[in-house]
Order: sequence, then C-alpha cells, then structure tokens
Amino acid sequence: MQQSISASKNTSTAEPSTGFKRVFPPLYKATGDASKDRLAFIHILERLKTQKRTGWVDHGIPNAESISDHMYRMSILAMLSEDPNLDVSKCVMMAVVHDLAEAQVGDIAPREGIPKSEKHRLESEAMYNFVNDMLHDTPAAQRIYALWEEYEEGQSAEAKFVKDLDRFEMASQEYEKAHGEKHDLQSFFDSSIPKLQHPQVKEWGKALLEERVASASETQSASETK
Ligand SMILES: Nc1nc2c(ncn2[C@H]2C[C@H](O)[C@@H](COP(=O)(O)O)O2)c(=O)[nH]1
Ligand SMILES: [Mn+2]
Repeated sequence: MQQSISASKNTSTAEPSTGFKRVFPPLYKATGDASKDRLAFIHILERLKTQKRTGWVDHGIPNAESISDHMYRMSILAMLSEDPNLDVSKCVMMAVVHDLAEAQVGDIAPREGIPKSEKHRLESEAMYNFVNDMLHDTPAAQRIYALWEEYEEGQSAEAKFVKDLDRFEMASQEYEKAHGEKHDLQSFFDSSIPKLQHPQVKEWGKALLEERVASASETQSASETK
C-alpha cells in the first residue's frame, strides 16, 4: 500500500504526517477493493453537483446554485489571473477541490455559528476518508489532499488568491438582478468584497460594486417613471 498521507500504516486510526488524527470512525469503510472504493468517491462527488449553497438557500433564493457551480466559476476566474507570481494551474486545481469536503460535511455557512476549528475538523475527517479509505492514498489522491490543505492553511500566494476568488465569486452571483430587492443579500457583499487582498481581484470587486450601484439606480428610476 502506498505510503499513506498518514505517517503510519493505513489503519482506521492512522495519523497522517500532517498530524491529522481521525476522531470518528470513517463514514465510508474501505472494502480494500480499490476499484469499488474509488467508485464510492466518484459517486459522492455527485453531491457537489446537487447540494445547493446554504447561504442562498437560507435567504430563500429559489433554485440556488450548487457547490460545484461555485467551484466551477472560481476555476475559470483563476484562469483569468495575470499575476506572473502565481501558478495558475495550481490555482485552478485548488479552486475545484477547496470545497470538496462539503460532499460529506455539507456547506456550512457562517450564520450557523459552527466554530472554524470544528468546521475544519469535520472537513479534515471527510477529506481523510476520501483520500485514505476511498482512494487508497494514491499519489493523485495525495495531491488533492495537499491542495485542499494548502487552501485551508491560507498562507501561500495561490491559497490567498483562491480565497479571494471564493469571496468574489459569491458576491458576483446575480440573485439581486434575478429576484429584485425581495431578498436582503447585503451581508454577502459586506463579508466578501472588503476582504479582497489580491490587486486584480480587488479591481474586479470594485467594478462589481460600481455595477451594483448603477443597476440599483436604474431600477430606482425605472420604478419612479412607472
Ligand atoms: N448568509 C450568508 N451566507 C454566507 C456569507 N458568506 C458566506 N456565506 C455562505 C455561502 C456558502 O453557502 C457558505 C460558505 O461558503 P464557502 O465557499 O466558504 O464554503 O456560506 C454571508 O455573509 N452571509
Ligand atoms: Mn467556497
């Protein structure tokens, strides 16, 4: 068996070199049949396509986007990077795995009040279940885990850039346009745009807010002329 992300042998209580210690028994128990276990991973990915993003659902948005919708646009936004210091391919891969654990844990929104440490632990358990029990720690699986962990640590230039994309992508969802003022979505802008760090994404955020102001005044003047 490949040297797993765990430093020790691949047992259910294996502690990976990253010091991760599994607390709960895995949701998926490896059968040992690599093909069967890999299919379990392939099937669980479907939840990213069907699970709607909690923040929008909580605000009553009908037909809200899914988790993979969000990650897909982020991956395209990553390809728009003009920053020579960023590894764009790495950013694209990081964008498409950053919320992967939500296939098992669900999309935890800030308003649910789950502590960051608990959210991280639940998501680490899920990622470990995917990589260790479903994908048998193959080098490709370990690459997924490493990208996810780098995003979570948020220290590298790529991780900071992708976190910016996470925030900007959410703010650029056009629910106000689609549903008028019926839903107060101000918190989605307040919690994202002001936190943008990367110059290019800050530029995008500024343009987005200018567009939002212009659109609101168009709506306002249209309603006044009715
Ligand atoms: N109601 C709000 N929901 C928010 C806000 N910021 C994020 N969110 C939602 C969006 C997603 O459903 C979820 C987390 O998204 P990740 O991409 O980080 O997994 O939380 C907000 O300000 N208000
Ligand atoms: Mn995200």
